Amino acid sequence: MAQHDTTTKHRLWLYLEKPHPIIKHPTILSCTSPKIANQKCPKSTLASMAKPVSIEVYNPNGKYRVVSTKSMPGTRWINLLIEQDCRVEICTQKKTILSVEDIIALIGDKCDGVIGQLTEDWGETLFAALSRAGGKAFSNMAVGYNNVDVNAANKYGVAVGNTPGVLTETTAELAASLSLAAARRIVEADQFMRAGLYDGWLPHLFVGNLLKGQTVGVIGAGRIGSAYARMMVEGFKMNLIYYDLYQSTRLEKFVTAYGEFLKANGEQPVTWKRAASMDEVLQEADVISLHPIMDKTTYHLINKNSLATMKKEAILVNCSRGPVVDEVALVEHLKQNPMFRVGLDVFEDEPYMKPGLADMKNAVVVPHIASASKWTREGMATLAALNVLGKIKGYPVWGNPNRVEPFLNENASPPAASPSIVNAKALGLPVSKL
Ligand SMILES: NC(=O)C1=CN([C@@H]2O[C@H](COP(=O)(O)OP(=O)(O)OC[C@H]3O[C@@H](n4cnc5c(N)ncnc54)[C@H](O)[C@@H]3O)[C@@H](O)[C@H]2O)C=CC1
Ligand SMILES: O=C(O)C(=O)CO
Repeated sequence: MAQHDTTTKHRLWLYLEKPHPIIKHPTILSCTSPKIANQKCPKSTLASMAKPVSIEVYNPNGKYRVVSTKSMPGTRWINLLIEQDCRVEICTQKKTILSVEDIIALIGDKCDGVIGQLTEDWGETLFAALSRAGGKAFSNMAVGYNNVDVNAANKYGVAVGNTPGVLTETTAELAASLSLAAARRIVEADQFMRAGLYDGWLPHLFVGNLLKGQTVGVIGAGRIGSAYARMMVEGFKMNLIYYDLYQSTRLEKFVTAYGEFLKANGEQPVTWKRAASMDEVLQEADVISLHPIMDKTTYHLINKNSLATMKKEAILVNCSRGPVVDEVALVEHLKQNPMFRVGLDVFEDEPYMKPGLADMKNAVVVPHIASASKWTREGMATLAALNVLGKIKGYPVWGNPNRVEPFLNENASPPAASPSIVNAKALGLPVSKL
């Protein structure tokens, strides 16, 4: 390993001589500072940029500079970018959540596209910085993009990508896991065992809720909400009630067909109902799972009043976004109703929990891991990279963001298109005919 110019803080380049074991293209550089010269930004920003941001570089001679604000699972996404003449820079800073200033430093004075994370604040400041650096594309490595000001991106002509579809089943499976964990008090029972408190089988020990024959309620029956509904209906023979702004015909057909199948086999058929209001779901369902997008119509959708509408022994699951639930009201409700249980993957002030939540035995809490399966996370990285690449290369936008499988086939080249650009219409981008 050769080290150069170590006297200058802003130019500490460490060349790795050995090829990376998994990346096809061998050249990796590590450095602790991006180029920040000639950048026009506020003084306060420059001051906070004084700290170098560490990065890892692949294919340093690539024509297009693509920055990823985090290391992402898998290597396919890096290879796909390198094969299309991109220099890939990955931020290796230890800090979990990068600030706007950190990202401005990463963008530097020449950047064609950025792959970012849902924890980052992609607003006017960052899109202005990206545009100044010649950037045309940003992609969240997430399907939800409530951290992105799409209007600001439109203003600077920057395409905004997201990663639908590849995480649908994985996220629905976690919602189903939380439903079961809450219904059968799995975390409480686990803690009891580990504390050495188990001294024999008892009729009353950790009695929970049977799901079979009960009603599952889904708020937001889009991709993930529908997949979750199918799992709960088919897996546990629950009846379905859902609320969405749109009718979910495919889901209704599925439950109807499954109900007929059960009936033909002499079993009690399952049923479905599309509720006219969210309150109808809250009143009737035994397990309620939240899967809407996060916007101003869904902020505090679950609040003191809506909680009061729910059954005293209901289960509430949230794998959408934290602010969909008024967490202070939820903590109070959990205190007042010990038989009411929740399973939470997301939190209002993520990464923090509201005071009191961590003490509630009737809450199961996990750290925003709903999409965390290996296949999904690698696929999300691939879709995010291809969103950015497609815009850089002038490819059209894929016609159906619900059908992204062709981009995920590791044994074939992906289509020449951006899989999912949320502001394609606003920017007037062409749509693929493939
Ligand atoms: N916890 C996690 O790790 C993950 C969280 N998510 C969250 O889940 C959300 C949904 O993802 P998808 O199912 O792929 O999106 P989607 O767009 O397919 O589904 C969202 C559904 O919410 C409905 N909706 C919108 N406003 C509503 C309202 N006011 N009331 C009721 N329904 C409403 C829409 O009509 C749509 O059917 C994402 O936007 C993201 O925030 C997604 C993946 C992983
Ligand atoms: O994709 C999203 O929206 C997430 O929350 C993480 O997968």
